[in-house]
Amino acid sequence: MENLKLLIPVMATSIVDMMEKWSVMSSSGEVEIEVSEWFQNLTEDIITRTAFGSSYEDGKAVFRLQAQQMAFVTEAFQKVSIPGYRFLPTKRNINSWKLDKQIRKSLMKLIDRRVENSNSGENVHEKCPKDLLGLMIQASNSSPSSNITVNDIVEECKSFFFAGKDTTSNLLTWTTVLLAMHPQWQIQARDEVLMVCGSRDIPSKDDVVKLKTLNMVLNESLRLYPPAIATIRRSRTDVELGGYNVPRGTELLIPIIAVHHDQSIWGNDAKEFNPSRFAEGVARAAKRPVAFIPFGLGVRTCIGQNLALLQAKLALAIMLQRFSFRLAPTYQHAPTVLMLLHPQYGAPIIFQRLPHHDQGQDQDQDRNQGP
Ligand code: HEM
Repeated sequence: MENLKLLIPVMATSIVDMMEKWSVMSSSGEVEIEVSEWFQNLTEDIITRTAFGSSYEDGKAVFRLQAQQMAFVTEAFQKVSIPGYRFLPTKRNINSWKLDKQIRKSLMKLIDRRVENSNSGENVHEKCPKDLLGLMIQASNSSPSSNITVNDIVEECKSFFFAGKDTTSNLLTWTTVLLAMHPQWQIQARDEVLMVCGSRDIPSKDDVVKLKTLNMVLNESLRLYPPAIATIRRSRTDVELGGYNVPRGTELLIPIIAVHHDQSIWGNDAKEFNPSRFAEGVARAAKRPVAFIPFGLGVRTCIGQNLALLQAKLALAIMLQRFSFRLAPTYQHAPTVLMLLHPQYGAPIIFQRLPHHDQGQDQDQDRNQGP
């Protein structure tokens, strides 16, 4: 977590860049923005910086290829699945195989270059946030018996992008939609941000932990609209579970979204947005302590959850400092599953610049320009 917090300035650069663009777009007062697309670009940028750090430009090129690969997967997901079809040399499959080869080759090249640099002692700065690639190269070099191969590193880089980009952007999208639908919570969250870090400062690592309302809002958003709606386990032995005999090798689907909406666990208001239920912490929010599982559970729980939450808190806090927002009249509430839970018709939101932020900017400009 400490290493993650060193990434705050890295993340803030991408977030502030996006906010500056929104400010220009809303120069006449307000602007309608389809946030889900913007958040996808934002999380892609942040995950690239986090994974590749000093190799950002090369990493970005690889992740662009992977985004194309993900588009193929999503397209295939929408079609009826015919067993064995993915092995046939169709045009789409050939393109997808070519892309996979290209991704692997570029990643191998990038890793080789970084290994050479680390061996020659380049890019070693005290207190510098370590990127995922650097950490994995370090781990693979740490002892002669280490069995992490370059192939493992390539696969980890790919799954980092696949697992971390759209999940986090969906969390940001749903939370923005919920805050737009519930202005009283938006005001409460903004008041807290302004009290903790003022109207202009980027929240520090100490500030982030003080944003209790935002934390409750994010939890409630993850409860109602968990980006990953289910996860799977396979039983390793015959087992009795809740009175049922489950034979070895059975695949069990854990329906995260159904557990999160279950009235017998969350009470009669299970379908409503009520962040206060998290006021006493996650374990006390429901009748059962493990009812809240947006990041899965047990040993295979999501490894990126702290990164995702830090990123989401930072982005929302900076957004609340600068804008108030409401749903656009064209918004249609239609959560739908396309691998992840996302808004079927997008999320158009109207953003209005806050005067206190503009005043701060004017004062800064006055100071910069001199008398
Ligand atoms: C809001 C954001 C996110 C959500 C809702 C989410 C959700 C999940 C869920 C439900 C699982 C399955 C856990 C299980 O079966 O118990 C998972 C696994 C995983 N997630 Fe995330 N995730 C998010 C962000 C991220 C990020 C940012 C990264 C990486 C940068 C990441 C990397 C992974 C990986 C590598 C796994 C597989 C872990 C394993 O199998 O050991 N996730 N995530």
